[in-house]
Amino acid sequence: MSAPARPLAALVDHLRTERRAITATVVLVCVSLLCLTTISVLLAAAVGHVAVLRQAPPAWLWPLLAGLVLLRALLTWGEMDASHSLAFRVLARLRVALFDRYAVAFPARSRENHGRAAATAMTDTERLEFFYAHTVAQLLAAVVNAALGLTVLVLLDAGVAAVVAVALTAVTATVPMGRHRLDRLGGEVVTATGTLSDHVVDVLGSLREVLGYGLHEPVRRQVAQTGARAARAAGALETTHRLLAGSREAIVTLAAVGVLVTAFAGDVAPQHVAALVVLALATVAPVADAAATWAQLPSLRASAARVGTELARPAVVEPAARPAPLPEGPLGLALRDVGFRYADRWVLRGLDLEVAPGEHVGLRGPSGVGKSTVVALAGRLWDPDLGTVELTGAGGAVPLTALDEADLRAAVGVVEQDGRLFAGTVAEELTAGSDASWADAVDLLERLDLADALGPDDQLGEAGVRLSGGQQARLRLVRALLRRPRVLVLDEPTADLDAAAAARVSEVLRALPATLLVVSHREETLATMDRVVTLTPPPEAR
Ligand SMILES: Nc1ncnc2c1ncn2[C@@H]1O[C@H](COP(=O)(O)OP(=O)(O)OP(=O)(O)O)[C@@H](O)[C@H]1O
Repeated sequence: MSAPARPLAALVDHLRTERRAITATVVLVCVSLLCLTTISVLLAAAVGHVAVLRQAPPAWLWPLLAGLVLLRALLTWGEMDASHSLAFRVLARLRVALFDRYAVAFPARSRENHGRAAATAMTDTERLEFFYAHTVAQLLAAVVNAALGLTVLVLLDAGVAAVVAVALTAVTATVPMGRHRLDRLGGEVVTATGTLSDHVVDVLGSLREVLGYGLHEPVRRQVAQTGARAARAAGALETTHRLLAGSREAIVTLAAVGVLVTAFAGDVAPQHVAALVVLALATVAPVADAAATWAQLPSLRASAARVGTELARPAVVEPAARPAPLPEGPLGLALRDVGFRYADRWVLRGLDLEVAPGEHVGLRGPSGVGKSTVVALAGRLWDPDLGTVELTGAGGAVPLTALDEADLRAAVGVVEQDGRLFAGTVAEELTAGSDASWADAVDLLERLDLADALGPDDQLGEAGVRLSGGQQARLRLVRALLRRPRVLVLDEPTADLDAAAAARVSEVLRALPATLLVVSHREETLATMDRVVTLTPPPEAR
């Protein structure tokens, strides 16, 4: 996975639908800034008139100023409204794009750390939302305002225009200053924050272990160290920004003094000097602000690169280009000459395993031999490196790789051993995304001895934490059964259950008309199968 060369521009592709809104905010901010500049200059001109000529300014000035102030208020309101709703949509679009990608790309064999992905989805997208909704408009408005301000100054007084041009050049020259340092520190902040997020997600996910094993101190030390690293990088970045901001303010102040001196030395009428100084300041100051914003770009680029890298994650399994139809009637499952490796280590090699339509097959084997891997392959959570996994039927066999994703998910149900429940109610858990109703669930819950313990509105807590391990296992099974899969693949469905609950699960499974492949270490569970296959390590791993 590599980041695109121009990460901020590359993300615009994902914001195609927001281009109009981005353009609208740019126009609003430009007109609003020009309005503010005009108001400031007119007021300064009025002050000059009163102070030097001791005369009231012309009467037409007041309605003009009142109109401009009203226009500016409306523009500011419109700009706030447009940019905030744009920010909200940009955030939503980037997060939806990321979660869409994670859904097909994250169940990776390498089991990466989720903290970094969470940091990208939450923190980086927030930074980018600000960039597209506020920063782009501010940068462009400063440029337009400076171009117009300088043009007016050239027409009014060449000497003053020259001073302002020098100031604009000096302010712009601060942009590349410290660029490498800012790039490096911006990258460090993003990496350190990501690592901190990794740790925090890990710790929050294993709080019981932290308590149970008395690990507070080492965990606290580790989180504090990572936090300190992130804070050090952020502090150094902030100091560099402040130094640069200080030098830009000095340039703006010198420009004001330069304009004052040039105006008095030239033939500018004294009543116009204040207006000239204000126009010069109004021309240079927004560019100085824009230069400060520009200096934030390295960390924004680092965020955009991370989001871009995540969005470019290859899908774990590629969708079929031209999906084949599912075979009619009962379906069987076949692994033919399958080989599979995690990184460099082959776990399965030359594996042939066939479950006939309607057959119930048990799969046993020593721990670590690859049974859960077979389950993942049967549900196409990933593809084998060698051989094929197929669904078989009366009309022939279709490889899983040739099937439409939705057809495959509807036909094959998989319950992994460490599968998770979602936070929410029991009814939501069982009926979300399926056409099953609560009434359908009740019968299964009764047969699995869960009906008394679980009501439809009971909250499960994060990952089902409010249920016992055995209740969670049975609820995962009910969730899969309610989708009425034609092939059901279960990994250790009775491992967390006592003998009575395991017997109830076996009863439900025995009555199931579907094709069944059940991984289990439990002899009572295997005994209810039509046939039991023993998985052995591949020759070179023995
Ligand atoms: N994501 C992974 N990355 C690297 N190696 C893995 C990964 N998942 C499993 N393995 C390795 O692959 C082998 C097979 O694992 P698998 O979980 O399929 O075994 P299993 O037969 O289901 O074991 P158990 O009966 O203990 O659940 C093991 O040696 C395991 O260490």
